[in-house]
Amino acid sequence: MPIDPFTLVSPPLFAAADLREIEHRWTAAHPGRPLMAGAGAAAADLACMLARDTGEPILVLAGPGNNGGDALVTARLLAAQGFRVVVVSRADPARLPPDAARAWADWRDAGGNALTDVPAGQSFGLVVDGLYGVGLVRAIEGEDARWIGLANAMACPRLALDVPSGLDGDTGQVRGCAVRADHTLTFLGLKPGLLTADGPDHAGTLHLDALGVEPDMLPAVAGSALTRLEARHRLPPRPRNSHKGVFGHAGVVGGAQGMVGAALIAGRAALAYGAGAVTLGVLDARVAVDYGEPRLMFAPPERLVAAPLDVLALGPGLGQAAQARVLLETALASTCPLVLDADALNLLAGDPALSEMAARRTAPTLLTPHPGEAARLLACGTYDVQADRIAAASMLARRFRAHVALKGAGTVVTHPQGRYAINTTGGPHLAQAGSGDRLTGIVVALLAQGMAPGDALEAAVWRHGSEPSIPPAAI
Ligand SMILES: NC(=O)C1=CN([C@@H]2O[C@H](COP(=O)(O)OP(=O)(O)OC[C@H]3O[C@@H](n4cnc5c(N)ncnc54)[C@H](O)[C@@H]3O)[C@@H](O)[C@H]2O)[C@@H](O)CC1
Ligand SMILES: [K+]
Repeated sequence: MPIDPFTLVSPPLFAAADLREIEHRWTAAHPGRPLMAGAGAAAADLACMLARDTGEPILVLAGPGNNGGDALVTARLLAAQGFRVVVVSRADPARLPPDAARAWADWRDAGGNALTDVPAGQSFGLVVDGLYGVGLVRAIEGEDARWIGLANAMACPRLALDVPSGLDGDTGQVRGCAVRADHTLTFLGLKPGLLTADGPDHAGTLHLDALGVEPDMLPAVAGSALTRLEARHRLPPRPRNSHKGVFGHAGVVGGAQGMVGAALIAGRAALAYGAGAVTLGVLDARVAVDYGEPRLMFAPPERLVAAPLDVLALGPGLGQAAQARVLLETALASTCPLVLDADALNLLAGDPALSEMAARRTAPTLLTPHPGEAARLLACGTYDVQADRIAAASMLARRFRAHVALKGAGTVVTHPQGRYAINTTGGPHLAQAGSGDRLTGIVVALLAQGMAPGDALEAAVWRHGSEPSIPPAAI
């Protein structure tokens, strides 16, 4: 029975290799009970609900692997319920993997056939996409690309089986082109690629069917989806007998001339999320008060980076002048949790000595790069980062022994020990100047109040994404 995976707390994320392991364990424990039968049945149930009520046939695109097998089972069950079904496949039945070959034989025995091209001029009530699943190994091209283009242009809903064809389930990268599904029914468990990079734009509404696989058959995995906050992401209730010192003193350094707002945004967010006190070290010495948030204190940045604080953040509007580099060097020597963002990351990227200092820190370090900053830190291109966001963020976590939030669609939070989470809140409304500064402020607030660094970063990313969005005004 498919469920909404976002109702689960921290559901695990399975890469293609993990899914093969699950299949292997299942087959050993339940010989002769292919998971494909359950997958096709679940897909047919969902397809019944999604198909437009117009009497138009359902188009089923079936590929050369087991994703195509799922599609053929779906087609047979839909036809048995009285739906008109048009199967389109160029797969050679003699070369199908065993379960898919059985699905093909059953479809043929039930009187089904397959067209070798999408019929021109025909409209459909639903497209079932079973071209490629987690077995995608290269870019989609040729006839497959043409079919995907046709499917994407159809007016009816599209239901993708397991993952939208063309989307890499491990990374969320579109390889060549991909089906833009309205719904994706994914099997066994969530895949990381459904949640990050191009995944959310292509998967539509996600449905998950575990196909009855027992939880003890699932391998331990490093990744999980940050669907909801867990107890570890929440601060304990505030004792009534408390004072501002209990909730920490945070320092935020940045705000060079022309970019003062970045530091103010971070500081304001830190107060809003409950830091006991926040002092800004603004590089533009003309600014010594925030009339919109007069609770913010101001201190010379050189003094603030060396002050005894509960948490220090460096970066919002920092700039890359010589003064900023010196401030970063002093900050890296601090013994409190340190959040580095924006130009602090750019300075780090261009300076091997500072990078080495960062990696040797004994106090926690948290990095919040966007893909461009991550690319500079890794000395690669933004495209390379986006091609495998989990790998890039994991490499940064290892290299800097840091907790890292790689921002973007499906922010990836990685930890030095190898664990990672993909955030599921937020949206494109966050793609605006000042958004990252606010995230820095939220992280700072949670750290100031004593939350463990990895949990604070995850909680901040989730909370930032959950804030009410004010959509940009339509022009
Ligand atoms: N692992 C399991 O236990 C289960 C798997 N199931 C289905 O099986 C799928 C995985 O099946 P497969 O491993 O057979 O993989 P796929 O069906 O995703 O595709 C593999 C086939 O496509 C070819 N191929 C890959 N990329 C191509 C490209 N760009 N252009 C042309 N050909 C390409 C491969 O050479 C291979 O023949 C899952 O996504 C899911 O739909 C389900 O039946 C449920 C259970
Ligand atoms: K698919």
